Amino acid sequence: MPSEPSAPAARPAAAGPAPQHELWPAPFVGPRPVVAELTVPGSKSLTNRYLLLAALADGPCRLRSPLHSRDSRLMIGALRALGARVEEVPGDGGFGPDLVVEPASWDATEPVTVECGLAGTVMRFVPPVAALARRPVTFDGDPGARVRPMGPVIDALRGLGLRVEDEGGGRLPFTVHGTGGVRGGELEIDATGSSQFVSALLLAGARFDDGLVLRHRSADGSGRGVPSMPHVGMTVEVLRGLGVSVDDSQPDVWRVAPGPVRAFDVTVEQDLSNAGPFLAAAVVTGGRVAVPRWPARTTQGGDHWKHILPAFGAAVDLADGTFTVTGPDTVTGVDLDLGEAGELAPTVAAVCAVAGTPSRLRGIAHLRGHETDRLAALVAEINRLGGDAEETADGLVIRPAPLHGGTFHSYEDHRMATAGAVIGLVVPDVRVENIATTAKTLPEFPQLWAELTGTSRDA
Ligand SMILES: O=C(O)C1=C[C@@H](OP(=O)(O)O)[C@@H](O)[C@H](O)C1
Ligand SMILES: C=C(OP(=O)(O)O)C(=O)O
Repeated sequence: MPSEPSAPAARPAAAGPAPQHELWPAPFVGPRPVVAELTVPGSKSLTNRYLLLAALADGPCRLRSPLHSRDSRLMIGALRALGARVEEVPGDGGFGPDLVVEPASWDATEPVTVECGLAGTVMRFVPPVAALARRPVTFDGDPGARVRPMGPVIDALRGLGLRVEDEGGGRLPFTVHGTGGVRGGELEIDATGSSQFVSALLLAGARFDDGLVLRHRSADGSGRGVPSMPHVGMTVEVLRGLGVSVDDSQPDVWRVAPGPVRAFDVTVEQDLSNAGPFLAAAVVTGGRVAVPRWPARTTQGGDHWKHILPAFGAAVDLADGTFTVTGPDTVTGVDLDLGEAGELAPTVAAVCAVAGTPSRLRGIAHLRGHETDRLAALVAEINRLGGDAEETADGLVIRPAPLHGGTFHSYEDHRMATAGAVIGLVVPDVRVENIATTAKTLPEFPQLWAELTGTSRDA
């Protein structure tokens, strides 16, 4: 497995475009419809949950067809730092080897540092697990990670009785001083900023002596809920599948019973969120894209494509396990609340930018704390190409405007880069800055996109 490359400089969108990297000429297909069939690598969210739980399990575990990307490598690095063994073994998935994990031994006492890169799943999910260790564990990451919200995790660890040295003032870097066990019990957090705060605590909760009763309450009294709730549902379902008892019958309250995490052998579903840009290619070009092995039932937020893409006028069909999207003659704008599936918003916004009527995207204020401030970044980059996009308090308004070529900055954000690629299909001479940033969750993106657009010979 390649070693983790040195962290690139990342800046929030508010600070202006990211520094110049290589410019990738986005394949332009113009009026030619894209027609393709493809699958994509494993789900980031499932891979990193299963990796983390394997380190807590009561025996060796195997992940079949896992994701291999920067975020999964960072998770593996974190778990190795905590004492787990993670090995690659040959598998029959098309996108790399399987992973075998020997659970961590928690006895070592020397201090370690966990490199989080820009991975929310690493910086949020690993600290409550580090609390079970007997050593100081320091967490740090890319410059762009140091501005992502972390406060609810740090406060929760303190609420659980841990000493946390908070060098970053409520963000990265910080150091968790584990003493070999966590009592657990009742906790209240404000998870309006990210569902990952809830998932982080639930994932470790069964290993706390008394388990965990976790409550969400918005600190400003607004009653705002947890965004991206399907990701909490995924956490609950994965835990239950491994024998952990989780009661989520009361809204905004989760009760995790103490107990073992059963060792497992799982096949990871493909990443339905990362299928998004390919499906969007069918929509914006009036083509047809089919994705075989689409799960009949899934907890992935990317399953929302079934409801989102028809809003643009596309036809969707799930038959015999293949999800097929057929684009419309004319793309219409949408009015959508994406609060349940915020990570799909950059791709959705890219389609809105080339739609024939105005769009409004709502429920996604928390995107300001993603890899970059995605609302600011999308507005800046769509408008740089001649578009008419505007931020609202909780989303975006995007009106039709004739787009022209130019540079689409990616702000170290994989989903900004793929949004630029979608626009570039139908707008000539779009150059996406730093397409390599797609390696966060989909290193194969440039190759798969070249195959999709029939440009692979030139790629
Ligand atoms: O738990 C997870 O795997 C994720 C939860 C979501 O985070 P937010 O709740 O911060 O949107 C999602 O956007 C992110 O890509 C992955
Ligand atoms: C928000 C995202 O990532 P992270 O897991 O780093 O929060 C994302 O992938 O869209």
